Amino acid sequence: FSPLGSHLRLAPRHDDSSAHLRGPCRVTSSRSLSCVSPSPSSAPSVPPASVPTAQSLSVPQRWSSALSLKANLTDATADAVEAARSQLPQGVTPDLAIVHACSLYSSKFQWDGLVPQMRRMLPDVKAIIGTTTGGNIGRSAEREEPGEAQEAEGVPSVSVTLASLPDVTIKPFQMLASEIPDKFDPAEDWISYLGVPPSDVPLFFMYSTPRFMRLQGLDNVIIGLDQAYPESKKVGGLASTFGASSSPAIFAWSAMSSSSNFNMTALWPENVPAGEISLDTFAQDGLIGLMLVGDIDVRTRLAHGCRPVSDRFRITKCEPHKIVEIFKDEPPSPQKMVDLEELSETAQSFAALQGANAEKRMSEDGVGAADTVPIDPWSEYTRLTYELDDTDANLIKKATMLGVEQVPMQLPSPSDVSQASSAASSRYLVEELPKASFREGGLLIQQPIQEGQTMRFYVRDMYGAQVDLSETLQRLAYDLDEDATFRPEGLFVLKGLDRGRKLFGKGNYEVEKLREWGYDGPLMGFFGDGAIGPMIKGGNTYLYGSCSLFVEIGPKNPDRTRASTPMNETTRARLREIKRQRGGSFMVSPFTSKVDYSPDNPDPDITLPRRLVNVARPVSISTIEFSLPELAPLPSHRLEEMVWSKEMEVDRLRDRYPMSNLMYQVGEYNLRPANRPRDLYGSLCRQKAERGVALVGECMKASPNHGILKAKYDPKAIASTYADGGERRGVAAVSVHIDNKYYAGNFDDLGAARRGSTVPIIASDIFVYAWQIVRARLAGADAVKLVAAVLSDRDLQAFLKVCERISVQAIVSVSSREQLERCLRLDGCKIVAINNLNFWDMQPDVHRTTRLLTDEMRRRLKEKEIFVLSEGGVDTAEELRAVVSAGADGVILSEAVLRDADPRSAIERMLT
Ligand SMILES: O=C(O)c1ccccc1NCC(=O)[C@H](O)[C@H](O)COP(=O)(O)O
Repeated sequence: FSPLGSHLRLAPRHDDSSAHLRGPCRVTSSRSLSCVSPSPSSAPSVPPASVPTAQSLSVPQRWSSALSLKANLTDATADAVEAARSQLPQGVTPDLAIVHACSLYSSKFQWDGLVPQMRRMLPDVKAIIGTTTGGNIGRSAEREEPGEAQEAEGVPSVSVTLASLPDVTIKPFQMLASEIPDKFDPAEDWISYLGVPPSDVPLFFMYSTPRFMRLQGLDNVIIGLDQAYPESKKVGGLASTFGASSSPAIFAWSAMSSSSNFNMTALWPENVPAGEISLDTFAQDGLIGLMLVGDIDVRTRLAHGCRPVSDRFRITKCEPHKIVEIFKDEPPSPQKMVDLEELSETAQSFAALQGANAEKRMSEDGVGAADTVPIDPWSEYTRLTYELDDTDANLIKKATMLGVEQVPMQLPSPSDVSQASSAASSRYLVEELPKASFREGGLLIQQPIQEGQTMRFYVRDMYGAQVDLSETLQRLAYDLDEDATFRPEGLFVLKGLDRGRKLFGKGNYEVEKLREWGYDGPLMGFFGDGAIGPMIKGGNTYLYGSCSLFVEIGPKNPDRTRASTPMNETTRARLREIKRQRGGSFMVSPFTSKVDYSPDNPDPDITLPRRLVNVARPVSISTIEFSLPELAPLPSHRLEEMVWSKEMEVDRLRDRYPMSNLMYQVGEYNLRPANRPRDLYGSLCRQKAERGVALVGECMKASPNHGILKAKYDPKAIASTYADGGERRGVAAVSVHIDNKYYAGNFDDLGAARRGSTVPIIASDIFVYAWQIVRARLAGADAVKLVAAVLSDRDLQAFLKVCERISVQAIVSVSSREQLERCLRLDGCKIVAINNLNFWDMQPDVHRTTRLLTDEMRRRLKEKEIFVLSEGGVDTAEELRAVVSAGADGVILSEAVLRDADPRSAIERMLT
């Protein structure tokens, strides 16, 4: 039995029985509005939303929501309604009810009774709107106080949201794909169809069925409404189900008076009592929505799920569902956009235009011939799997995603062509390719294509999604805390079915992150087949697949009395502290570092991708995706900046000194007695045994925080001063910074330092290629310091093997608990350095060492005989004592010692 399996039946409205006799009508479908369709000039034909007065502004807008996991639909609905109602103050009656019911409930009887039950329990409510879902998001159904936020996945659940909306008029509507205006019809047709003038700036809140989308209805609505109501925001979601045993459906009911033009149409009129117009059972087709006019607004933001990993390719030869030949394409430059616009006046179609433009570019700019040699998609895919770093290569093998830009087929009119030339309006339909898609003679895909369209490959990964989520929620927290112009009273989370456990590997990930970022207000949402909303503020509306759309909702008027405080005070205080520490802002730029930062986690696990990022900001999706303008990537923090610069530097050098030559030379080098490797581990252990703590001196001409430290830089003299007095009084090793850009060093400094002392010399750099390790050894390094945050497990392990092979020891520098755990898993990691610097601003926090060295961690490190150093900000005797008593075996001395006129006395002072 499928409770949602019944087919949509279209029946005449009981108050306009002629309606069903008319054929599909684009402009004035009487099914969606009243029998009298207003003409554009006559709109508005509805009572305007009341203008808030001082008295009405003292009545807050209120949202309440509750999620029940009770095992049968009727009980769960009752539970959720009662809990949500009890959270509203006495005497406040809700105007609107929103129901999200998981499709896992299987009693048809109970589904049929859902809306009537709601109406009985909420006799004063003016409209009910709802959808079946594959899972729900909300706070557990507690009485009076909202409960714990949770994501109910794979279990039956109902979420009920109630809203009391003073100074807001609710205008429900319902649409069928066959009856609505077309997206290319004049805006007036849409205005006439809906009967609300754009000057009312209605907020559109919509639930669509996937079928309505497949029939192009949603596309029409989204584009049509954007044209007709450019100032209005449009948000919503696509109905879904858990599993495929039932069909997604929407349902609604409205008790607007029959004199109103905005009555909900009846899809099931035989159930509707006379005088009431209602859609009170389920429809698998169509779209239902509310136009909310008056004191109401939303702020939306989007967290994505997958990211492009390949260049763009123009499809040069294809069949309707088969890509035969592609060539590398370039995103249009501003100059080319002008070209496009000029051409558009005479072009017959966008596809022809694109082809012309591509040819034009090839001939005018001489875009590399090699780049424009047509290739087959399989060759490009194979090349990509070799070229991607390990992580992305694995991801693309696991799930190959292909996106095809939709612009050519959807925007055939000349005016749209110029719009299409802006990357912001370009849209990719991304689909997962089954293994058998690559066939002899082409790549089979589901979506129809035509020559001239652009495609690219994507991967879907947890890290990309985590980063995006983290950044999205930072912005949400920032606005909750700072933006006095819009203060929400509730939050909808509309997310793709493939998020949740499937994406993040554990349940409740997103609501937990929301909590960490301090959102404390009413929370509602569901796992849907897609979400509708703008991608950027003021931008076009789109439909998204595997994203989470966060829709904050509240009064437009900032003077309205507040009902809730959506951010708790503890978080607010914590955010203020973070902002203070970061010089007034806690925003990080939205690019590619793999960081799961939250105010609860001062030691975030940063893992950077090795490759230089040369693609656009990742934007998402498994079903439908829209690209952002191609922004030039900016590093998220100092470490990322360093890594990118290092990638470029080393890439050039590697060509000049090939690895094979270096490996040959290192064999010879190691044979010479003068070059015999000095044993860092032994030196550290000996000093720790004799003095209770081992010290490593830092040798650098400049540092990222302090600029030039030594105008006359002599690494030989510095190493000699540090080591003077031997292992007992001096340092156990010297760390030489060889990075040029940030530390003004070079490989030669290693040899100089080695000549100035007998202690082991550590090469400090951002090691991203094994090439650098071999080169450092040839310059005199006995050890290298590898930064765990920039290396994958696989790279780290490989680098340790390279070190072993050429007789170099390694220190692995870590800055989070997760990275310490990684070290414990590595084969051959004998020395770790806890780096106390935070990578955003390189400021030290020596407490990181104490935080990370828990009793348990100390025990496990000792068990594996791993020597622990603490690095960064250990400037005083007290700080030294603190990190040693936390469990550090040694310390890499800070720049303060290096700068001291007498570094030896500085060391003695620290040891007292
Ligand atoms: O060790 C690391 O993980 C690391 C990675 C990237 C940059 C610096 C790192 N460690 C700190 C150091 O190497 C120096 O101690 C530090 O940059 C000294 O500079 P400053 O604090 O500016 O004097």
